[in-house]
Amino acid sequence: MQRRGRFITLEGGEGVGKSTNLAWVAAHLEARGLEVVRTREPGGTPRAEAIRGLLLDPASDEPLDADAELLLVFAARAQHLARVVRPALERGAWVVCDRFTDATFAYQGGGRGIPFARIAELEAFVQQGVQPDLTLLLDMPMAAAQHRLEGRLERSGGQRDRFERERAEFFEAVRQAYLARAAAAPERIAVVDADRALADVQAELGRRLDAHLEAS
Ligand SMILES: Nc1ncnc2c1ncn2[C@@H]1O[C@H](COP(=O)(O)OP(=O)(O)OP(=O)(O)O)[C@@H](O)[C@H]1O
Ligand SMILES: Cc1cn([C@H]2C[C@H](O)[C@@H](COP(=O)(O)O)O2)c(=O)[nH]c1=O
Repeated sequence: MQRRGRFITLEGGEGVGKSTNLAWVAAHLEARGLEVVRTREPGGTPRAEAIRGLLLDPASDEPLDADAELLLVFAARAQHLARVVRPALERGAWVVCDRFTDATFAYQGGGRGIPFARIAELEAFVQQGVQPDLTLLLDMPMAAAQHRLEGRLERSGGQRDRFERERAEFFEAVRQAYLARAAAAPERIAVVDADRALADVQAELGRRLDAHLEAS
């Protein structure tokens, strides 16, 4: 019987380098002969990307209720799991995903204050046991990550999305919630110091991935 694929997620606050490193992680695995599916949340399918648009739209004429935000996140996730993640894992591919449910516990739980138990109920309902095999949590002080984000926005001429407009206390709560999850699940979540030169961050990511491959 073909061995099920692996589910790798990248997590962390805004601007820590997830997108930059996702491509590197995927290439590292492909170089070892693995089929890799690169994806992201919220999003990853056309309908889930449409939900992403609703979540990130900064329009302030109608504030988004925190419970509605939580349900939109899980609606996008249900679609993404059904259309992309489960089929890929079932055919033995490795899925590399920019954010997953740890982000929900960090943003909607830590940031918005929604009880973790309520998030866990939706997690069980929507995921039906699908969980990341390895999570690479890119961690760095919020102020330094904000500085990187500003640099990226200046270069791209882009605007801050609805989450990026949150207050400093929100981002600090998100970071602490991520770190608490990592402390509670050290066998799955590897905390990687992202406040270093890119080459150093990627050297550590490579070591973490190779250790996971050897253990697989
Ligand atoms: N180790 C690093 N050192 C310096 N700059 C970096 C490093 N990693 C990423 N960057 C830069 O920081 C900015 C943010 O990186 P990136 O967009 O990958 O972060 P992100 O975590 O995906 O952000 P977001 O949460 O907004 O999606 C980019 O301009 C990127 O080039
Ligand atoms: C999966 C997930 C994401 N979010 C938030 C976190 C980010 O601000 C945006 C996604 O944009 P990025 O380009 O990946 O930074 O969505 C969330 O609040 N809850 C979630 O579960």
